[in-house]
Amino acid sequence: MGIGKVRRLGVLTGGGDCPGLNAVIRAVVKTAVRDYSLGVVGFENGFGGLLQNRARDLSEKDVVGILPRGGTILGTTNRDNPFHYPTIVNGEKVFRDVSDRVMENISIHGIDALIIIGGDGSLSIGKELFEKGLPVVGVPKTIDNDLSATDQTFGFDTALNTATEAIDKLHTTAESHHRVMVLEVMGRYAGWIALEAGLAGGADVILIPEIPYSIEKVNAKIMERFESGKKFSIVVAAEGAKPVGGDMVVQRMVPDSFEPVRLGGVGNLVGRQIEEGTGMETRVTVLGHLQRGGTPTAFDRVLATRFGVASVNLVMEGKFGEMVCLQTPYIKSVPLAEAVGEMRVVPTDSDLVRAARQIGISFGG
Ligand SMILES: Nc1ncnc2c1ncn2[C@@H]1O[C@H](COP(=O)(O)OP(=O)(O)O)[C@@H](O)[C@H]1O
Ligand SMILES: O=P(O)(O)OC[C@H]1O[C@](O)(COP(=O)(O)O)[C@@H](O)[C@@H]1O
Ligand SMILES: [Mg+2]
Repeated sequence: MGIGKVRRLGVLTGGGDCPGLNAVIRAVVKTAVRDYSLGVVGFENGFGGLLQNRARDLSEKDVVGILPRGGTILGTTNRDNPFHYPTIVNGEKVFRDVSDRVMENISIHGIDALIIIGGDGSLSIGKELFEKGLPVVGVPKTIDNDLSATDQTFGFDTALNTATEAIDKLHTTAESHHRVMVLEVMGRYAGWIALEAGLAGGADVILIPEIPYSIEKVNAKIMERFESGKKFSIVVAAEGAKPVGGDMVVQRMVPDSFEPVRLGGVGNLVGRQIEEGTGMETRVTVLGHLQRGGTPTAFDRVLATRFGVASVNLVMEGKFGEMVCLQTPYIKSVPLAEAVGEMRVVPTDSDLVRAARQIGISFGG
């Protein structure tokens, strides 16, 4: 292995899935095969496949028909960090660095470079593998849109459209029943989905992790609407929303995950408090993984395709340790270290937040 001539390319998808992963895989395979006559090997289930040697050759035939399909034909996982891998020693679970196994398996498959399609976690592993000597190129993905080194990640636009459609549907039933409808959407530390779907769907209250809320202010907004004759309200809450001085609501812990906390439940909490505080009948919908599935929007298909093509070009230019990114209108690249360094959260003084406030949307804070 080394930075010599590239003949065979490895590719894997890591972390939570999102619409557009298959579009990247398709673009990688097509570019590699058609433009550069490379062989492509796909590893199954993220780094798990690299450790357990679960791999298959990918030809153009294998990527036929996958452009509009959500998910990833390669499979993915939130576990299996080669630098922090759970093993049982004397009946006890200990975490070990098994990254040498990755290097061995890469060598067994005769792979000259690896394309990692993932979020901050998978790309952090990619950075460490690069520092260990593996020629790596990263492709950013996440519905949360929280990677700072790219203007946008694919998957976000699809999730945003799904959430917007959900708000549109909740609107009609809210209006008919004169109810408050609370929609909980994803977004662990960044409120992009809640904010943009809330704006697109005409929400009255938007709760995001970046702006801690006061339930009194939320209820005051709902009552103000009620008294002005608007007998229903729509509240959109990011799963990571938290009250002033309080914490996010944890739903469950996922063992062996680097970030074991899974959020969820803020919608029900806020829904109860609205019903108690305003006396208005309230219903809660948790959108959950619906917003991670399904066919990618045209925007996501195009961005994913551009990223896939650019990642193979980077490999062929020998620009390893880099991640492709969107710097509108161009596709460029940044070092992986920069790519995973900082999370892109909603600036509280951003134009989006200001616009929302100016049209009367409450953030509860
Ligand atoms: N900051 C980190 N540094 C190193 N590895 C990480 C980090 N965060 C997560 N991981 C590992 O990366 C893998 C994927 O992480 P996850 O957060 O599930 O997906 P994503 O790639 O979308 O961020 C998991 O094996 C996880 O243990
Ligand atoms: O699928 P899981 O394990 O329940 O994870 C849910 C989390 O994954 C996400 O959908 C996406 O996060 P990543 O892009 O970091 O994988 C979050 O919005 C959500 O909090
Ligand atoms: Mg992550």
